[in-house]
Amino acid sequence: MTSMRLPAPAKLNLFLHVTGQRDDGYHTLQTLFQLLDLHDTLDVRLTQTESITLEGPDLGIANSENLVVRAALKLREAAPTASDPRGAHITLHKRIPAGGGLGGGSSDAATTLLALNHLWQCGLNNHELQDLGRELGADVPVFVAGNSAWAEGIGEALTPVTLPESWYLIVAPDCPVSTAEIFSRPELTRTTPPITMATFFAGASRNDCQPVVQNLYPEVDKALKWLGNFGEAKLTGTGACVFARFESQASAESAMAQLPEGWTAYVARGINRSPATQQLV
Ligand SMILES: C[C@](O)(CO)[C@H](O)COP(=O)(O)OP(=O)(O)OC[C@H]1O[C@@H](n2ccc(N)nc2=O)[C@H](O)[C@@H]1O
Ligand SMILES: Nc1ncnc2c1ncn2[C@@H]1O[C@H](COP(=O)(O)OP(=O)(O)OP(=O)(O)O)[C@@H](O)[C@H]1O
Repeated sequence: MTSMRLPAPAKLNLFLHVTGQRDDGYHTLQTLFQLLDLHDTLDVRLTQTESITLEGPDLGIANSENLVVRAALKLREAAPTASDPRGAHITLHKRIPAGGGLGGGSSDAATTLLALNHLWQCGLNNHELQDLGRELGADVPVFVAGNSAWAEGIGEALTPVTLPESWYLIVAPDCPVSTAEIFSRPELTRTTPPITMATFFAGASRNDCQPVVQNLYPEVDKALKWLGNFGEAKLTGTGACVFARFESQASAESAMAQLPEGWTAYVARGINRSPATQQLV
């Protein structure tokens, strides 16, 4: 096989509690990752050169900083035994808004690792790929593992879960939020006591980043208030996207039909298994 097309799904953090901070500055957290059918798509083609090239929309960063290229280089460095030359041309079709808390960049990185491990015949197992992914970002391992999951540690200690496949309306305010900035704010609550999964399912949870982001970004505050008319509205990750759960596609779409002019929103279904890892079994 010399080429493949794979999806890179988005995620929601159904809740996010910051439970502490490690000596290296990273925060320990508890979260529930819900994978979504909203996805980017990657076309990955082998080339008989040493170069890794990327074609896609302008994200305001150099290609060398794109997580797709960084993931490809990291895999090539980690698996030196595979046959050479290991070049690739990757076309990224972006649909997930960048910097939105939907994990798009992390998922693109994970899909790149999965696709090139296969095409280059590196032979790394899923756990080894998750370890590589963690070095690219705290959110990469869940996409490599390919299951909706309960997460602890810095987001990498994963327990797969099966969640009801609900529908979500996601509003994407036009203000990318920097994860590093939110985690550096002094007013962030960092001492939420750990909860059990049963407590979460009983309804006791929140996103500790939400009050911080809501104060800094009036657009996020507005979106939360508007979505709150339809159900419980929450921030995903460190934002900027906010979401509410719906029982059916029709009810989510009917809420979206009332979206204020100029706003961007998506209707997406929660899924338990990643279509990327499923395609590779
Ligand atoms: C908030 C979440 O979106 C929840 O899913 C993730 O934990 C963020 O994961 P991510 O975007 O992959 O984040 P990274 O690229 O690893 O980290 C960006 C920056 O956020 C801060 N960061 C991130 C994750 C974490 N558990 N603690 C942190 O303090 C660190 O300053 C880090 O330098
Ligand atoms: N392939 C990519 N797609 C999107 N952003 C990328 C990509 N590669 C690098 N980035 C950079 O990473 C930043 C965060 O992107 P991403 O879309 O993963 O944010 P996010 O949805 O907030 O993620 P998370 O929930 O993991 O914090 C962007 O602002 C962008 O500069």
